[in-house]
Amino acid sequence: MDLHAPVYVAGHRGLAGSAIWRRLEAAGYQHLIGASSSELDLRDRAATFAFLREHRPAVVIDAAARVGGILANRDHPTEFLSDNLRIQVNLMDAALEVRTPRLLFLGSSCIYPKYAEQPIRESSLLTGELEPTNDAYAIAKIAGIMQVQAVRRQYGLRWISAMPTNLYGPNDNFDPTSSHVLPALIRRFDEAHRDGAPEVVLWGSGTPRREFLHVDDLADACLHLLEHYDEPEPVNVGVGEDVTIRELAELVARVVGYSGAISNDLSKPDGTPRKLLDVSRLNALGWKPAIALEDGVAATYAWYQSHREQAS
Ligand SMILES: NC(=O)C1=CN([C@@H]2O[C@H](COP(=O)(O)OP(=O)(O)OC[C@H]3O[C@@H](n4cnc5c(N)ncnc54)[C@H](OP(=O)(O)O)[C@@H]3O)[C@@H](O)[C@H]2O)C=CC1
Ligand SMILES: C[C@H]1O[C@H](OP(=O)(O)OP(=O)(O)OC[C@H]2O[C@@H](n3cnc4c(=O)[nH]c(N)nc43)[C@H](O)[C@@H]2O)[C@@H](O)[C@@H](O)C1=O
Repeated sequence: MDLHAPVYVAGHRGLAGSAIWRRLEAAGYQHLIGASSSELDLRDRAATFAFLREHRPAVVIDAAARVGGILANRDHPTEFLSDNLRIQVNLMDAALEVRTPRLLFLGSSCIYPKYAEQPIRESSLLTGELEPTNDAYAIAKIAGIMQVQAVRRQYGLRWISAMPTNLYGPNDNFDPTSSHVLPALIRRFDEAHRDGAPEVVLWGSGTPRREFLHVDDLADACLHLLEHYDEPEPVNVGVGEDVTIRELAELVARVVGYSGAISNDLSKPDGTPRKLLDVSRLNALGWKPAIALEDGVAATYAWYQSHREQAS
């Protein structure tokens, strides 16, 4: 890709978008374009078209979305469906109008059936029922994949989709109710450690298995895909290994230095029992992650400690 080409990173202040922005800067990209949601609400179709007409990006990376953990998804399906459909349709329709030649759409591993064969291959898409706690969000993401494929087929633009596994890292959402499990546990174990609390409570049974990818690895994979991939099928982005939520909690406790008890709140949902991605397609393109889970959690905890006020 041309280092002087205008590259628009939608959602550049979020967990994934900010890491992608850092990665592009490090690679020498000179013309990065970003706008916060208060500057440009991508649900506003006219404003989105005006922005794309003004900037005419050569590359669009769609890391803008309404995102949240299992409870936020379960309790706000209307917004997760409606906001995400509008954000991605407006952005892609506007990018089509200005004939943006290259676009990367970020989906999510939750697009696959709840009981998909593990590890989950890209070909599992639409082969079974979705996990009910995030079906609305998943349907929006599946529509995004279809829009990328439709534009490729009808207009010949080189647009692609990537399906990341659960992400973590700096600039994550550490809110106790709306966040994903890893930032939630970093915050909860840190508070328990500092308060001398005897117990930390996990949501659910602790038995579900999840795969975690550091967001700097995700950003590297996104650049790699933009440089090396041009097919309609989505590409899974993960590490190919998973842990139970209980094992994750023990890891976070170790990193934080907490030695109290860990218990379970069985009134909270477990969600999908397992969500391990088959990453052979990405590996075959010559990409592998570099950050081991324990190192990534330690680095994220260090970041959290120096950003407690703004992250809380
Ligand atoms: N986090 C995860 O574990 C995973 C994330 N993904 C996907 O990666 C992408 C990025 O997620 P992540 O970085 O975690 O999410 P964040 O919530 O950290 O960031 C989302 C970004 O989207 C922007 N945004 C939200 N609504 C609007 C809007 N109406 N108009 C303009 N911008 C908007 C926000 O802008 P602002 O900050 O200015 O308000 C923010 O920068 C999403 O597509 C998500 O589905 C996929 C798998 C796992
Ligand atoms: C990325 C992905 O993220 C979501 O799916 P999820 O993987 O189920 O997400 P989660 O990180 O919230 O939970 C993982 C597991 O962890 C358990 N858990 C324990 N204790 C806490 C806790 O304190 N907070 C949270 N959030 N979960 C906890 C929790 O009960 C569950 O068993 C969807 O938004 C989906 O749409 C999506 O794309």
